[in-house]
Amino acid sequence: MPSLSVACVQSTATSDPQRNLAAVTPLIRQAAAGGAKLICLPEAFDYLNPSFSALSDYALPEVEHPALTLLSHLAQELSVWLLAGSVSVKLADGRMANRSALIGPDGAINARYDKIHLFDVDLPDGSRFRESDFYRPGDRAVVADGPDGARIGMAICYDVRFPHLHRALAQTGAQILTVPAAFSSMTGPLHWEVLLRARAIETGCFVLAPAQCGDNYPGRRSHGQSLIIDPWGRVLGRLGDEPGVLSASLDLDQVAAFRAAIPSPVTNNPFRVGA
Ligand SMILES: O=C(O)CNC(=O)[C@H](CS)NC(=O)CCC(=O)C(=O)O
Repeated sequence: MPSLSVACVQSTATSDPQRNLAAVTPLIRQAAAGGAKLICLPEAFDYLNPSFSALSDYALPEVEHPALTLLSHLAQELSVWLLAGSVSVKLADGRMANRSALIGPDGAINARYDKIHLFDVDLPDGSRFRESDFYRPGDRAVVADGPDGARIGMAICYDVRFPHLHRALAQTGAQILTVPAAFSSMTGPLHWEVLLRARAIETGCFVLAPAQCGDNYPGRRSHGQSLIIDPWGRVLGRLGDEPGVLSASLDLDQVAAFRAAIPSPVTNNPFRVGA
């Protein structure tokens, strides 16, 4: 199988969506000019705001969403697949979903995934997140068809802490896991890379992890360090703390080769837990 060229865009979302979209557009163009066929953006790349009412006012249904409309046009113009890492979508019941959308070169949303595990935590540095105050959690894991027949398992940010989700994606046929993120700068240094490499190794998948970086709003900083990882857990590339593009070439045959060598991703021995 020929290799698949992919890229991750790293950026800083603020509460100014026009500015955020203007910042990612040249990075998407740069990735496409470099030959990437699948270009992945971070979680909430278009908008971050600590105010529920501001976010709720910004969120729109999929068909009217400015960020999805822009990416749909860019996907067609550049003839690439784009992963809108996530955007806030207004649902029919008035609530919101933190939704990842995979857009094909025809501009259509080929797959959508609503974040299942919402970030409700109290961190030791005093920061408190209650993502479930904002969003309705998803209840469905998604493996989508991507470029060159690649099978893509979709996750978002805090989902990375739930190994069974990724195992289910791998056992449903995923070869690539996408984990767009706005990882916190408190948890990032210890957890981000370790969790992502573990998910790659234990599933035998490639992992694409486009991340937010920098200062989003006063009191919130994102960890950056976008990563592309192979099934052996090898880091194929990484970014630092600044916006940019990370590209890599994936040999998808490595997925089956890894699982043939080390079958743990597809081994399910029944057991009971006892004293
Ligand atoms: O709020 C939005 O609009 C978009 N959502 C996010 O940025 C979410 C919830 S605050 N961030 C994470 O899940 C970080 C997880 C993390 O940092 C960890 O697991 O340690």
